[in-house]
Amino acid sequence: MTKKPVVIGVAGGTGSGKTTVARELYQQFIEKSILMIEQDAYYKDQSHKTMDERIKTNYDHPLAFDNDLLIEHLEQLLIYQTIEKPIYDYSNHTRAKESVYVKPKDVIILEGILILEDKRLRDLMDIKLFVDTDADIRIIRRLVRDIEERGRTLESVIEQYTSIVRPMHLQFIEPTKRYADIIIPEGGQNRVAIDLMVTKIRTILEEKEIL
Ligand SMILES: Nc1ncnc2c1ncn2[C@@H]1O[C@H](COP(=O)(O)OP(=O)(O)O)[C@@H](O)[C@H]1O
Ligand SMILES: O=c1ccn([C@@H]2O[C@H](COP(=O)(O)O)[C@@H](O)[C@H]2O)c(=O)[nH]1
Repeated sequence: MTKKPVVIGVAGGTGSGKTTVARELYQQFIEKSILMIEQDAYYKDQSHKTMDERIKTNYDHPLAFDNDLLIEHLEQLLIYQTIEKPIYDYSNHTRAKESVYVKPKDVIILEGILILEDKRLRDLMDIKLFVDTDADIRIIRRLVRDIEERGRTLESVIEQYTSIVRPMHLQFIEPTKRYADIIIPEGGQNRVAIDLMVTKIRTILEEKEIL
């Protein structure tokens, strides 16, 4: 049988805790064969746009992502080839000049708001998770994070959330919950769900070592 990496998708709205869940899983297997890909790294390059145009861009619409490149990279990783992953710069709303080489591994964790929206991506995943957290908690988390880590102001986060993030979530992200194999309420603090996933990934890795 030909060996093939396993792809685990971690979807969910902004601030739901999907990065926390993905990192938690990653940390548990850091000594083993696991890597993480963030869909955010595949936001389209916007270096040709002015800062004003970038600020007004809808980053919560499926067309904001370069899924063609993401799929190309996943397909390379699935045949154990190294990829050159883009790095996204949230403060400047565009792709950074630098990129990072990612070596193939047996388990790939793919994390992002709209990974379940694109059928081509869904078809590449073996396990699909959706981190489900109430909108009030998500906006509180996003406010704190975007101000502390992404160079935003209170006003800009509120304006972006009410005009774009919330309606896009309802239109494009929430409906993808139906594609999930497992729905994880409250994300990183859900020890039962994390432990179940760790057990599942361990089994997969053990099987891979036998193959
Ligand atoms: N269970 C939790 N309790 C408190 N804060 C959390 C929890 N999960 C995540 N956070 C914080 O909320 C913010 C958003 O979490 P993150 O995992 O990055 O969400 P997402 O990737 O879905 O946007 C981060 O600053 C993170 O540290
Ligand atoms: O230039 C950008 C790119 C993205 N965003 C926002 O980021 C979130 C997705 O990241 P999470 O870590 O899942 O929260 C998305 O809702 C975009 O609105 C941005 O503001 N600017």
